[in-house]
Amino acid sequence: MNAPHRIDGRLHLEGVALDTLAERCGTPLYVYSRAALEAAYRAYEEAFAATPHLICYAVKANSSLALLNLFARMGAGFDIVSGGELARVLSAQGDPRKVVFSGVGKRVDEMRAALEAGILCFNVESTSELHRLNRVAGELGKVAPVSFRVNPDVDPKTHPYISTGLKENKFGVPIAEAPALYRTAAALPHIRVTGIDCHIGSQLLDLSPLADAADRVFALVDALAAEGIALEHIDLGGGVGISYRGETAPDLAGYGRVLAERFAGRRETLIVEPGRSLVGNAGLLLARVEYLKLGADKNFAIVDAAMNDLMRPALYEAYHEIVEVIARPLPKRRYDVVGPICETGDFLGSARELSLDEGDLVALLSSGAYGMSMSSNYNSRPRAAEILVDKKEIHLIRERETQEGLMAGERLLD
Ligand SMILES: Cc1ncc(COP(=O)(O)O)c(C=O)c1O
Ligand SMILES: N[C@@H](CCCC[NH3+])C(=O)O
Repeated sequence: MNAPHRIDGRLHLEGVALDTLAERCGTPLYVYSRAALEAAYRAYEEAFAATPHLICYAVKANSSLALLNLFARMGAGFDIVSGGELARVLSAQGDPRKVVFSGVGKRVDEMRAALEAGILCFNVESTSELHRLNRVAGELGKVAPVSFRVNPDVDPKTHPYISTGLKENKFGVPIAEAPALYRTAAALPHIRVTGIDCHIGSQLLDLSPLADAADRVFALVDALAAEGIALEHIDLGGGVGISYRGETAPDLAGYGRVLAERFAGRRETLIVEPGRSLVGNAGLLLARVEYLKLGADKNFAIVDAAMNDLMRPALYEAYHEIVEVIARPLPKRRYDVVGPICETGDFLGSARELSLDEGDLVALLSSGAYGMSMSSNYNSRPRAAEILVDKKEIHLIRERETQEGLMAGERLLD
């Protein structure tokens, strides 16, 4: 069983009891299921089996080396957005020839590193970036493979902070301006046009905007082909949502069928860049209750994880289900589950009915995506350790940070 489940009232991930794990490794603690990660990846492979495709895992969702390595072993490519993510992919034995490089602000040193590594392509997001890339590639005596990230102006119907494909968003080039840019690029000596890219947003529960965006992209690809600019791949980005609180997750197989119909008879390879849907439901965050603070208006459960560990609730008012690790016959109370950070926004969940005592453990579910990767050291809090469970085996994939480590690069004045 890949999802967290109870055995005799104790929450388990795969064959590991999470209370025992917390005793052994401390809290806050991120825990991932290998079986769940692999099942999510296989679901993608199966959904798109009818179309020649490459799955480029969006590294930003969870950039832990062990997870990257796991996906690399299964044949994944990677969607990166920085030189740091490229370094991680290479350290995790990812294949640079399967790497696409997205992002609106690529620096010269990042372009160089990616050209030296021999990545599959740069998803270029502006005219200035195109010219910079042409120059940098020229200096290295190389030709940069390029896709333009087009902004199709489609409403993805998700949280405004994670919509990326509307014309007011900073991402990509307006689709109407793309043909001119392709013509410019085709004439540049150190650019080779290879594809097109589009990513309209994240946590999409309705996939019809993805299909709408795809249709706009196909129309552009056909218009370019008519001009003699033939592309090798069509990258439709990521964005497939997951269930956080019982929502129905999109039908990936159905999405695969929709795309298979559109790709039938075409020569381009499909690229997708899923992040959340590969890792989100495969991970949870364990925390321990430090204090219960009961009041006339509100009860607070103050736990040892905080917004620095999982910032999605503070940033987007995102919902993560919170459950007791050991189910005990205590009366339920309504709690705001909060961390120790000195910010009113430091909450992990509000108005949750829980049976808790001080010292108890809670699990914040579906925290595998944009959890650890968005964590920080705010309030001088060392970041959590990470564990991968594989049946009954426990792998420490990242050590808990130490106070010494946090201060290691700092200097006092002479
Ligand atoms: C360019 C790009 N590709 C892929 C993703 C992954 O998105 P998701 O985690 O929603 O699948 C993102 C994040 O939204 C992104 O910005
Ligand atoms: N970080 C966001 C998703 C944005 C993805 C980045 N393009 C989240 O936690 O849901």
